[in-house]
Amino acid sequence: MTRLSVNINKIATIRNARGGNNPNLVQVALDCERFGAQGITVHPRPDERHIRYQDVLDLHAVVTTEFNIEGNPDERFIELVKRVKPAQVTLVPDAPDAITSNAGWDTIRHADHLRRLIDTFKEDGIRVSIFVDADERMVEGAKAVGTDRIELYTEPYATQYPSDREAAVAPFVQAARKVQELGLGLNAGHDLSLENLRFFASNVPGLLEVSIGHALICDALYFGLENTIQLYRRELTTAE
Ligand SMILES: CC(=O)[C@@H](O)[C@H](O)COP(=O)(O)O
Ligand SMILES: NCC(=O)COP(=O)(O)O
Repeated sequence: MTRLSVNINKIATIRNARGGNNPNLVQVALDCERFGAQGITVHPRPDERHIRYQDVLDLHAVVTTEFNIEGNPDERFIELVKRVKPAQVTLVPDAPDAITSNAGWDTIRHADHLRRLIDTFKEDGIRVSIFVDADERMVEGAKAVGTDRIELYTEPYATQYPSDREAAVAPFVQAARKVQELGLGLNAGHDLSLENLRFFASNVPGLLEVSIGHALICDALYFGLENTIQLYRRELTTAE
């Protein structure tokens, strides 16, 4: 079964808009778990525009499902993750000024850098996933640098889904087969939604986890957080 990790970046965006503590990020994380989230994902960025470094420490103290910290592994991020020792770290090659994540790693070009990073997190018993495009060569490169899992960057799938969902999913199926052949674990995320999730999870073999934030929090405005999390879970269970 594919597990649902709820990304709560957008909750922090709303909180930061007024400088106070409404909504309370920690309480929302606990409620997401109570409503059926099987993991909590956060993506602290250097400008702390949504998740703050202190949030990661506060969440770590209370989250009981899988805690997944995503981000660009600069020094501050590495130090934070090694201090918190979450269940999973997902390394993402974001530029500091990027509006959102917009590409996976070039696992061949950055092989030495990735190998060193992965070793340092694994030394602390942290499972490592790296953000990768749906490209078999990049998956092979990911295997070579010693990662436990990869997270497929699904924005291109989400963009093409409305016009041609078969063509949209095809490279992801191919990449997932390569992941299975190489014995890696498979996660996916970015712009997955109630519209496109079930087709993705039905077609992509071996999908262990999806992390979903933007669309899920938007849906929660209409359906409420509890219903929304249940709706996403249902898409995943009916995809089996
Ligand atoms: C790694 C990834 O795919 C991102 O979706 C991310 O975690 C979202 O980041 P923002 O919420 O900052 O857009
Ligand atoms: N890893 C992807 C993630 O956590 C959420 O991405 P999005 O649903 O906010 O696009």
